[in-house]
Amino acid sequence: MTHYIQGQWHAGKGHDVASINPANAQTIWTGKTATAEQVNAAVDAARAAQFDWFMLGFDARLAIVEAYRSQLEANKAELAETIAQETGKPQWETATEVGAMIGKIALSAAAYNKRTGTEANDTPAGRAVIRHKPHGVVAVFGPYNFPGHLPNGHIVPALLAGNTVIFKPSELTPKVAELMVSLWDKAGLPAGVLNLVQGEVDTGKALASHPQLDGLFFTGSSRTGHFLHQQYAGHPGKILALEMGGNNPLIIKGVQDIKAAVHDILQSAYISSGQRCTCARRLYVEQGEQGDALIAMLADAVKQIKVGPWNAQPQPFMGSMISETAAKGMVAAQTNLQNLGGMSLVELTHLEAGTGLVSPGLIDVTAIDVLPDEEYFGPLLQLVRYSDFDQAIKLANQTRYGLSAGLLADSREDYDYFLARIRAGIVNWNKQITGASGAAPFGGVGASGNHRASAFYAADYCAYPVASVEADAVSLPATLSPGLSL
Ligand SMILES: NC(=O)c1ccc[n+]([C@@H]2O[C@H](COP(=O)([O-])OP(=O)(O)OC[C@H]3O[C@@H](n4cnc5c(N)ncnc54)[C@H](O)[C@@H]3O)[C@@H](O)[C@H]2O)c1
Ligand SMILES: O=CCC[C@H](NC(=O)CCC(=O)O)C(=O)O
Repeated sequence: MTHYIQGQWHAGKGHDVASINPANAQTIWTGKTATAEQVNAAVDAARAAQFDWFMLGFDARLAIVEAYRSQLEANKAELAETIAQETGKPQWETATEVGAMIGKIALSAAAYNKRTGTEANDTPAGRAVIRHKPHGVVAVFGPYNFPGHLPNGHIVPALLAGNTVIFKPSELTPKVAELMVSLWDKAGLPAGVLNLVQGEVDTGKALASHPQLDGLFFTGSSRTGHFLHQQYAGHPGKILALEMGGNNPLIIKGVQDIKAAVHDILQSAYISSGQRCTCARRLYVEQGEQGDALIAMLADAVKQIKVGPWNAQPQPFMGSMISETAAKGMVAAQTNLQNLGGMSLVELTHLEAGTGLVSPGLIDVTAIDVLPDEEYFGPLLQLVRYSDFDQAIKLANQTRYGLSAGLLADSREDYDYFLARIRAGIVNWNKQITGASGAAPFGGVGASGNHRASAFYAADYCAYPVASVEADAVSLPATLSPGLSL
């Protein structure tokens, strides 16, 4: 089992790949990548299956998608454990990931009808009908940080809309992808409707550049997303949805309950070991005693965050990062900020060689004139002290990204002021900035996306509108246009 093409499992014909448990460096999955020939076969299978899948109709497609939901329910413990093992995220958290996958089915069905349903109105010109049709054959690219939930958030709405799919998961999470697709297989999905090709960048490139694709739905880094955007330039007929990273700000202003504020900061910056696109990367705290008190409590709380393997008991808040390479990357990011003038209040450290286990870090970067506008994808929060609210908002907006942003402040007026000026697709008030709702659109501006919001609005990029004017029979109009006689 590795690749799933035309309803059959195939071994890869490319090179060897392995998946490593980042908490203990043990190999948990091995396989061979899909070659370009196998990618072609997957696209051919999706093309051959597409029209029949569409013609089944929404209700029949929904019935199969609901059978997949039953499979998710029946196998949720195994799926949560596999995600934990492969990503390093603690089990309490991967259980919520599987919960989000299950919840996605009803949300996507509702979104299909609400965002892309059918509407008919009688007009003097005839019956005006709006319908939606699938694009055809689409590729779904997934990231490693939510290897189940995020590809699922493209696949489910794409299939409901009548598309067929070729799924290329992150090379770091092949085992989760295999399990997820096996649940679709058990749900009775017709052959060719969903295909899985595994591999690294080569496989990704072979799929993304395939001329037979009608669209590509991508969740991943801004770097890869920009590369795909360039690749799709000159192809206006193909739909490209890009969900990318962020360099997300969180501003604190005039909060009485600093303990509650500290809690929201921890949940914003350190959940999933900082490996969420919505995580707070930059924290803006007012100069002065109240700010000092909040920072002292925050530093203390950061030091107390429990870090450990995904299956440790009692459960840690932070598991391992995805890999030792990622852990070393975060240490390097911190060193870079220190060299630029940042002062660590809590030092991020690589806890165990060979693993992705790191302790969380908090660094005061107020002294750095121009902060690197990078998404440091891990548990390192950059603190900036500000003197007035306008300055804080201006600094918060100094990023090419625009995914999430938040304000913790007791004043509604402050929030209205912030909301009007901040540039981001997710803007929260007195709530953590992670954990976005699947019942709302999810996407960012700037380098965070290409204006194709996902989650509840994923339905929009899964179908195109068809406008018709219809009558049961041809009929002559009461009056003919000047110059016509019949
Ligand atoms: N906005 C969102 O919804 C969202 C959600 C989760 C993660 N992310 C972002 O994802 C990133 C972490 O995920 P990642 O490291 O897995 O992302 P990534 O860009 O490295 O990989 C994403 C996918 O693209 C494939 N890929 C990589 N290079 C490719 C190429 N040249 N051509 C075709 N395919 C290619 C990968 O194999 C993988 O399947 C972070 O930046 C995070 O912010 C964004
Ligand atoms: O890592 C990026 C996604 C993080 C996650 N967002 C969602 O789950 C969006 C909602 C959805 O797709 O259903 C978060 O905000 O924590």
